[in-house]
Amino acid sequence: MNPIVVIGSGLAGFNTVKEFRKLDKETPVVVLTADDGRNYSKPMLSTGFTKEKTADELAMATPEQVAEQFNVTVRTGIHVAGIDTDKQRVLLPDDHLDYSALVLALGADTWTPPLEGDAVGEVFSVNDLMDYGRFRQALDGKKSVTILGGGLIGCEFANDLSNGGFQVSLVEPLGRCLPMLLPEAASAAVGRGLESLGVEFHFGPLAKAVHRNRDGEGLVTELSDGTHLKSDVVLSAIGLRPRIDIAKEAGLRTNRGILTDQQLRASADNVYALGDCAEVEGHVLPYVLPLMASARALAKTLAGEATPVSYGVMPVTIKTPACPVVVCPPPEELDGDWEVEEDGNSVRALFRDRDGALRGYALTGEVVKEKLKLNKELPALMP
Ligand SMILES: Cc1cc2nc3c(=O)[nH]c(=O)nc-3n(C[C@H](O)[C@H](O)[C@H](O)COP(=O)(O)OP(=O)(O)OC[C@H]3O[C@@H](n4cnc5c(N)ncnc54)[C@H](O)[C@@H]3O)c2cc1C
Repeated sequence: MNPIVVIGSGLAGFNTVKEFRKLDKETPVVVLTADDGRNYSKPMLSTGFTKEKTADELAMATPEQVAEQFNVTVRTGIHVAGIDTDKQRVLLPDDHLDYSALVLALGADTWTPPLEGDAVGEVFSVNDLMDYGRFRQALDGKKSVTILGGGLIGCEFANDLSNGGFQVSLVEPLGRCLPMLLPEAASAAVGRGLESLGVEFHFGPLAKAVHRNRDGEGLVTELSDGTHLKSDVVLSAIGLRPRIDIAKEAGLRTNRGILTDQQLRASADNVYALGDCAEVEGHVLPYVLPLMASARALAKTLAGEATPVSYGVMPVTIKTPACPVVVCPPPEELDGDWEVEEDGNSVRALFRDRDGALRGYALTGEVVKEKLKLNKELPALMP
């Protein structure tokens, strides 16, 4: 029998394997991964200094340990070149592998807008444990970091690097922290929290170029308003895009992500997708809670009991202890308004639709503890 092939050893891939093995101990499973296959929790990458963990300390298991624990084969350092969905075959650089079922758990790529300058190649992005190891090494003995992007990843790193003793400058063209996730009052509270740690914001301008510092050590980031920011290291945290290329080339239907139905079925027989690469019934949710729900449902389907995934309420906790945040974004394009109450850095923002029903919230500071109560009032995202 051909194995179940899982492409990707992130939380989506490994959790699918873990859940599947609870139901089926025998069916052969092969995990293929472009990275080194160590099992780690990606959200921990932006708390490394606060928790005082190096890349090696964040790794929970080697690929050999995962293979033994779950009775699977893990092949590391293999970049899958393509998929032939007619032959049910994965194309490897010098070989191929036939599958009975294929799970695409490909994650998302970091995206940085085109930058000029002779030091562009030295800009870091941190999207996996190996990136994190290189980033930590580059920070050794250094004092200052410029972060491009003030979304979840940028703000979390700003807090963490400040906790690690670095002077942080953060550039965010949209003019505030977490602009795509929070209403303005909540963004301002996060901004004040991070400022209290010494984070220096450059709200409004775009980063144009990164140069080597001609007058000394380190790098200079040039902004569109003419500012030149000196720092030892530059981290780009601008955006993530679902990895859809190999699915698209294989003729699978894609949009923002790899399109699936509620059973996580892509548009070819026996091919499934979950995690950051997937668009499940129109939802692109690059967070841990949705992928865990998906992994449990998919495991049942792979074990023979076709099971749709349900998304309940999916709050996202942002790891900025300088100003704690939890947000449950309202559905995109839903008509409604934010009702905001604030007291210092504690902001309670409730998003109500035109009928007055609660459809999302953002809480910062002391009131984050109200999340459980609010979760009960919210409708499930995808019942
Ligand atoms: C710094 C940071 C902090 C975060 N914090 C939070 C948080 O607090 N809460 C939260 O809910 N979410 C958080 N997230 C998001 C969350 O971590 C992701 O949603 C989740 O880890 C995605 O897992 P994944 O398995 O889908 O993708 P990934 O972990 O990216 O795994 C993708 C896998 O696919 C493999 N791959 C890709 N292409 C190929 C190919 N062609 N051939 C072979 N292998 C391939 C890669 O090697 C990798 O193993 C954070 C993300 C980051 C970067």
